[in-house]
Amino acid sequence: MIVLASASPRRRDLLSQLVKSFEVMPADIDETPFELETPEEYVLRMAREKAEATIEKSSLGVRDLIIASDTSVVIGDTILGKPTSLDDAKRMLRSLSGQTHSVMTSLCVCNGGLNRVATRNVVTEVTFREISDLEIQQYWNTGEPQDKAGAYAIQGIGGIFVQHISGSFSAVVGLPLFELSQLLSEFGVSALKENIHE
Ligand SMILES: Cc1cn([C@H]2C[C@H](O)[C@@H](COP(=O)(O)OP(=O)(O)OP(=O)(O)O)O2)c(=O)[nH]c1=O
Repeated sequence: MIVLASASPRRRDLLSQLVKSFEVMPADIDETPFELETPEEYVLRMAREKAEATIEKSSLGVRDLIIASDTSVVIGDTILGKPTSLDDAKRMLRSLSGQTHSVMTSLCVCNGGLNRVATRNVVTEVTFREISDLEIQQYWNTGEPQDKAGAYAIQGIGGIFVQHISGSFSAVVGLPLFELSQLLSEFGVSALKENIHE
């Protein structure tokens, strides 16, 4: 069985582009960064902990394949998770306005015995145009920023702020398709074979 250890509807949609049949089993973990952790260490730890929590909660075994991921927006040395309030979103979007930031999306693919674990961190550079405070308020009112890292969604209305992207669009949305297909093939799963029309 292939298991997606995620509550994200974006990740479910993206994974369904690669594999036909999988179960969704969200993991509930503490997402607080450690004090001296780099953003890369943080996103890789998050993906691994989501995979481990799901294995434990659902008693998955060596024959199961687990996929977990984490997306964080990084500006300078600051990790931006999901905004908890309008003020939080304002702080985030003001810091991204007119600047280039990194979106880090980590992947952890492993079996339920954790004797085979493969991880990847995919970094995408995103440049925003300048955004006014009025636009931030209006954007918040659309309801889109609330459950998104960095308080925006490139695949939604937030796309109007994105002047340039260098890297992986699917990684910014939540699951890097190129890198995930590479990891899956290491575990014997071929996205093309999975999708042969019968
Ligand atoms: C930057 C950006 C993030 N996001 C989303 C992807 C992730 O769902 C979310 C980041 O939060 P995550 O903590 O990575 O994921 P999640 O809590 O939604 O799901 P789970 O931990 O159960 O896997 O932000 C977009 O949809 N579009 C974007 O442009």
